[in-house]
Amino acid sequence: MASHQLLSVPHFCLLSKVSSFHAPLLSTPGKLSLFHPTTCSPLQSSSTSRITNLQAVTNTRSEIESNAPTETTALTLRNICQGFVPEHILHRMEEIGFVFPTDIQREALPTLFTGRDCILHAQTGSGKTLTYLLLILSLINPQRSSVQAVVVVPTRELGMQVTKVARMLAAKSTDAEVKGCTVMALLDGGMLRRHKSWLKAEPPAIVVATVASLCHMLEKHILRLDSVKVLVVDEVDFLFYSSKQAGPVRKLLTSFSSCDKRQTVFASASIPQHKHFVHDCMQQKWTKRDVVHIHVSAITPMPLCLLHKFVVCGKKNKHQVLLALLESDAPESAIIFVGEQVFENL
Ligand SMILES: Nc1ncnc2c1ncn2[C@@H]1O[C@H](COP(=O)(O)OP(=O)(O)OP(=O)(O)O)[C@@H](O)[C@H]1O
Repeated sequence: MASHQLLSVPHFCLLSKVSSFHAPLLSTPGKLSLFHPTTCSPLQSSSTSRITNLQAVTNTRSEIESNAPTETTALTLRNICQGFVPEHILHRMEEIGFVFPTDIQREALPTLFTGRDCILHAQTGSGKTLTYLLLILSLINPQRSSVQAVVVVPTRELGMQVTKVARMLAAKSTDAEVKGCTVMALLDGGMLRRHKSWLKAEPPAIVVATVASLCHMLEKHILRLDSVKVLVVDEVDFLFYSSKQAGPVRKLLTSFSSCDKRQTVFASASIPQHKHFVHDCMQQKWTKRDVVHIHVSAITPMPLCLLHKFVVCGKKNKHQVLLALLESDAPESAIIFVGEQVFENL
């Protein structure tokens, strides 16, 4: 069904990460993050949140219109992160404009700072990336010359976005005493030879990697997991459903499970059969037994100001239909999600 649908995104959507199962378009679904067109802040909606582990179940409900301060959300990101994340990073975070936590940040960060493994399950654009980056930055020792955190992503594009945010937050402080931490983008299609030398000469504190490139470095023993304190698997649903990537990711998780003092974090907008997934993670020892599933779900999954349309068409004429749609909607800008990174002349 999805392969015959076209989605038009005429007004409010800007692309954040092209990687998951949310917007059915052309042959492969894509993913949208929603931003207000002028403020560029993510569009939020009311949400329910649930934090679950198999030992204890806690239900909380938050009804928050946006992440602007209200009586219930006066808590700032600084309040949550103080004592865990270094001051210069908190300062940078605020300079960038990350002042008030989103729902997932408010729910997940206190648990993450206790060292527990977590499954971050919240809609796209909800702020999962910043959540796990703040955890990573709370654990990194910039004085140590070793890889201390690895973020696994399914696509190069997502890897570039995560790297960009990590570098913005982790950059060298203006205070000469405070060393920044380095972030390597180890992504498919990158310059592996250069990365090999870099990894050998001066290992970066954080590596953001696609599965194939990471496995290559691990197999060649250029990168080792022993020094890694936290492993994040972003878009875990996508990785586990990808025939090429699922096997290597499982292998990676199994190797990481033998590392001492590890913390593992999964992030995704959708985790089908999440109870089964949590159970599997514990069974396979990919996570510790007290892993927490933190689910923040939007009551209104899509802001009302967005208009979704779809057109059913055959495989052969999808390009013509797409062109006709673009002509009829005449959007100022548009994003087209495609299945493969092969450029064709429309
Ligand atoms: N606390 C915050 N305050 C303001 N903006 C935020 C905050 N947290 C995240 N953002 C912004 O919201 C946008 C979406 O955040 P992010 O990419 O982290 O979402 P995500 O949940 O990781 O999405 P995805 O499911 O696509 O991975 C980004 O532009 C990010 O800079």
